[in-house]
Amino acid sequence: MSAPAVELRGVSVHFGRTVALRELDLTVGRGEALALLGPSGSGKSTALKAVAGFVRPHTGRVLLSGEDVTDLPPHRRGLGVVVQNYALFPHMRVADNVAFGLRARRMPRRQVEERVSEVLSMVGMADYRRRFPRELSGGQQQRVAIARALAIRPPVLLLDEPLSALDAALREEMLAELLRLRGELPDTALVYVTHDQGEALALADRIAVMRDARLVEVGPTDQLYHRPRTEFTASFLGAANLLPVEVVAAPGDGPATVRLAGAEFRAEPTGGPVAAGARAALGVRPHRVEVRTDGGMPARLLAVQWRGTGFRLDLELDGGTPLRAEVSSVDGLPPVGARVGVSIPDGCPLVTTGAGG
Ligand SMILES: Nc1ncnc2c1ncn2[C@@H]1O[C@H](COP(=O)(O)OP(=O)(O)OP(=O)(O)O)[C@@H](O)[C@H]1O
Repeated sequence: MSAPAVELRGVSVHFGRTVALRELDLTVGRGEALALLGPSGSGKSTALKAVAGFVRPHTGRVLLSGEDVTDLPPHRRGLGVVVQNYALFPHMRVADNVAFGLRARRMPRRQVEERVSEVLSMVGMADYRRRFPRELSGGQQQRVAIARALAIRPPVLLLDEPLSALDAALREEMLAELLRLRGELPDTALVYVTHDQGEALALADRIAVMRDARLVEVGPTDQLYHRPRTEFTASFLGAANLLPVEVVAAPGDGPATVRLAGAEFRAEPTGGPVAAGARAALGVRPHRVEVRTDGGMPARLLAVQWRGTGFRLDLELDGGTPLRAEVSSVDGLPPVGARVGVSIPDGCPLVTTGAGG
């Protein structure tokens, strides 16, 4: 088996007294797209910078295709890097921006021309070669930045919040472009830093969830979404309700039975084994909560918000547990303040409580 494209082994990064990254172990396979997802300040950019060589790890090693590059400067690592504010050279035309890394590598002129045309076409910017960055929109500048990063045909492309400076419509468009680009570059590994779960879900094969300078959880995208192990992942990825439940029966491998507000459900212990009698958190996505006029668990409807594609309902179960639901229609539901019935499906993940990890 070939070595992973990227490997971080116990990488810690300190800035003075701030620990920005704590003993991160992470691998990215060849051609794989990994999203680093987490709230602001969780250490995502620092992890990416450690791969790029922009920060030096306090401890640990960084390997690219099996080679230890911890002591190499960024330009010797052969990576493509795109950051949120484009960072194009303002005094250079588009074609020269894209050619920069190729010329630095002393590639023959004719080949540089061909490569520049190839990558500019790839990002739909072939007609803009003669423009200066200031003559381009934000989205166009970001396309050029991606073309520049791809020009050297890097085995790994590092993207740090590449869409965050763009407006919502353009973000959607660029996300679709990035997906298409992935199809054209099946061998290029992608490390994608974002705090936007939608981008991570759309682009990544695997997601690494970060919090407070630590890796909370890493796994295939659909697994992290459907079977999160920790409360933090469940709430950050998909905004799950975290309902305090009591474990009634836990037969080992299979589903557990849990109790909440007098009702019992089957739940999947994704966070590890649970014992009967223990308290745990059930992760329930708002769109899986059913709300009706009667039957189910008794609750009170506290608020209704229209969200365009549907409605968000704030509820409170008897006993005081808050619960959020998303429904497509409120036809037939009583007014705010009234009592309703709530159903929660079997099979929701039973996650570990606490800081997560
Ligand atoms: N150059 C620096 N000097 C001092 N502290 C830094 C520096 N860069 C980052 N930090 C600190 O390290 C921690 C992690 O920062 P990092 O930029 O990796 O977070 P992030 O998850 O990428 O956040 P964001 O989404 O806001 O960019 C933060 O507490 C930040 O303040």
